[in-house]
Amino acid sequence: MKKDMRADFLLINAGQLVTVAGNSDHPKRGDELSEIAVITDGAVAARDGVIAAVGTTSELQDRVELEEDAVVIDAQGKVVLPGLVDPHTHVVFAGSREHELEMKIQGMPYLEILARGGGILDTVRSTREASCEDLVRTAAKYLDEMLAQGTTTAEAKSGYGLTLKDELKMLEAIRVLQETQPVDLVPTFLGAHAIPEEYKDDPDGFVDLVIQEMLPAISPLGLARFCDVFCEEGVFSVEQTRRILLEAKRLGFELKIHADEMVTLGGAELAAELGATSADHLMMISDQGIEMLAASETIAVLLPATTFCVMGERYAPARKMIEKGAAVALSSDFNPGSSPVNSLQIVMGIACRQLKMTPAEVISAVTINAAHAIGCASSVGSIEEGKRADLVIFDAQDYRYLMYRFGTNLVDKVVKSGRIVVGG
Ligand SMILES: N=CN[C@@H](CCC(=O)O)C(=O)O
Ligand SMILES: [Zn+2]
Repeated sequence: MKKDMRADFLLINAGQLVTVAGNSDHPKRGDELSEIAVITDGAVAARDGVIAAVGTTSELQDRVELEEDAVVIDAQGKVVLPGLVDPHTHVVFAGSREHELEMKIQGMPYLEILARGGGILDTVRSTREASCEDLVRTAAKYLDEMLAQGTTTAEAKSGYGLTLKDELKMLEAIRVLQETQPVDLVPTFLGAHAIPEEYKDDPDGFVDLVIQEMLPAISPLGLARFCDVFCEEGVFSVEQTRRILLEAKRLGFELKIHADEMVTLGGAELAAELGATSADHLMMISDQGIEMLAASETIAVLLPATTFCVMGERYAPARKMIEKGAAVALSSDFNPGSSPVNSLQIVMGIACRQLKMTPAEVISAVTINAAHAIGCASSVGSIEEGKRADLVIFDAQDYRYLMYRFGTNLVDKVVKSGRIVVGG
């Protein structure tokens, strides 16, 4: 056979090449979540960081002519997945909150810690004191850990500044990180993450500040693609969230909502009503919220490591959502309080055990559906021609082993844009 393709990257002998192909235009729902398009003895060729061909090892060896300095990986029968996508993180922050552990163990609810001026507000105090360089340095370390565990694309939120100056500092840190480290970042403005202490007697005044000062100042700078609000009892009401997000939409932001996390407020319904890209958390989503999400394009991003870490009683009703047809994705929610977990492999293990999602559903939820949740499904989230050559090689022979061996980092190598960035 004539070699019809030149490549500068070739991976061969993947025991299971889990491509998750076929859903770049629309997210997976229902039974589609279980279809992960595995190629036995698979191979991937890439050129200039973009996937050029996907097939079996013998097919690609016949077709591909390698360039002189090409990277060749023999996967030796291991499992290969698309680079994992983490669609909800608060990776930029200062300080840490291990002192909340005893409070949580004694039963103090997350929202009470916040109402007493701790929780998010604790991190706001340390983040305000930090410089942009400090934030970049710490977040780069966390992103390194994430990359080493298979995450190649992540969303990153502001939300620990809560003044225009400090929110801009966080977004600028995300911009610098995007240019200086390998994990691709999608920035989100979360100015409405908590009512800051200086506005505790005037929460509507803070909502006005977000709408009248922060959004118009941030929008023209191109520092954030999404706008998000923590819609929660004692934080931002459904009405306040609607006001902020309508203005954000008018200014060109795409929308996200921290919805129905601790209390059933109707955040999921609002996300569907506003055409939000995602509604996240959803531990306490109502039946109507599930129906509305299922009938919408909004992705339901579930964060089971958060439920685990806040010692919540109820996990998001993932099975019901999948049965009703909602498009489900998974994320770490990495942050200093409710989820100091930045390993998607740990999230995957919890999702099987607590959300009762099957290994195949979990893989769809951390790849293509996660990519849809941050508007990146045309370039990442599956191993398909034309997409970025982001791959993870796991030290496993069967994809189910990843979730079975919960708690161990099974990454053998990570490939980012056709170059080995971990395990070279
Ligand atoms: N719930 C609101 N925001 C974050 C937690 C942030 C924090 O506790 O610092 C979340 O998504 O879980
Ligand atoms: Zn969050």
